[in-house]
Amino acid sequence: MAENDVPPVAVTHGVVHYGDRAVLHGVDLRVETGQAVALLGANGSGKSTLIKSSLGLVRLTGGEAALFGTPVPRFRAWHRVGYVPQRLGAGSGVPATVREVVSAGRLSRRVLGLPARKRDRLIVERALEAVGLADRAKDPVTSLSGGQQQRTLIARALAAEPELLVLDEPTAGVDAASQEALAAVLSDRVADGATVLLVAHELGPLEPLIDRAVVLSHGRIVHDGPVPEPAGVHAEPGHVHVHPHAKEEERLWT
Ligand SMILES: Nc1ncnc2c1ncn2[C@@H]1O[C@H](COP(=O)(O)OP(=O)(O)OP(=O)(O)O)[C@@H](O)[C@H]1O
Repeated sequence: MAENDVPPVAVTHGVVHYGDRAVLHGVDLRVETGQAVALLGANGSGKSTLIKSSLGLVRLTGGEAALFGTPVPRFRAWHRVGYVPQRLGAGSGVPATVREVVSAGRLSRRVLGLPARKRDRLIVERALEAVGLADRAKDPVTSLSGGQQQRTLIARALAAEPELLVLDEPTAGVDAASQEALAAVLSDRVADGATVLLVAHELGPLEPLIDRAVVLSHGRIVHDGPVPEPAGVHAEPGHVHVHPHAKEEERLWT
């Protein structure tokens, strides 16, 4: 299908400056339909900046970004995209319950003016269960820990069933059982044809789902291929990609 030739995410020669400081130095990232891509790298290597700039949340100072083939400044089909930031913005003291926040993810899918249908409610319940928050559905989000708030946002994005899911550190501060549940639900979404781009420090239970790893170091891509081993085995047979920054990359995993 021609549609499949259009990459959901394409950043071409992406450059980002914060003030005078360049934090992305001409990065190329193209994510194809149905791929599950992990963006890895040390703190401050530019992972969040790259995904934010791919969505137009951070302005590129060089290069361009397109979503589903449309340059981001002209992109309007936001219902096709689900984005989960690292944390709820500080001071977002909205007294909404967990279920209300997750239900908001269904809004773009609902027929305007009609009450939530049974299917919407079911999808919301499934999303809450997938992140292990079904028993907290009635609680205000503000009463949750940072990790639980993050999981609320993940459930909201899942409930919207977008074609492209972009998640910034979805497993940070999340217990092992919830990481497994998240991996299962993301696998389901990929099996349904969705595309996943996520930032992670450690993949853990997400690893089987990931079919491509992109490693950033100091604002540059230093690896693009299979998931690298956590430490120092880059030269072993089976490690497909060898690059000139192997030492640097090893440090990312310590
Ligand atoms: N709004 C901002 N203003 C100024 N500098 C910023 C801003 N956001 C990020 N930076 C800096 O840009 C660099 C890249 O940050 P970024 O958050 O993209 O890295 P990261 O790889 O996602 O890090 P982490 O793993 O800690 O989330 C860092 O040095 C960071 O301090």
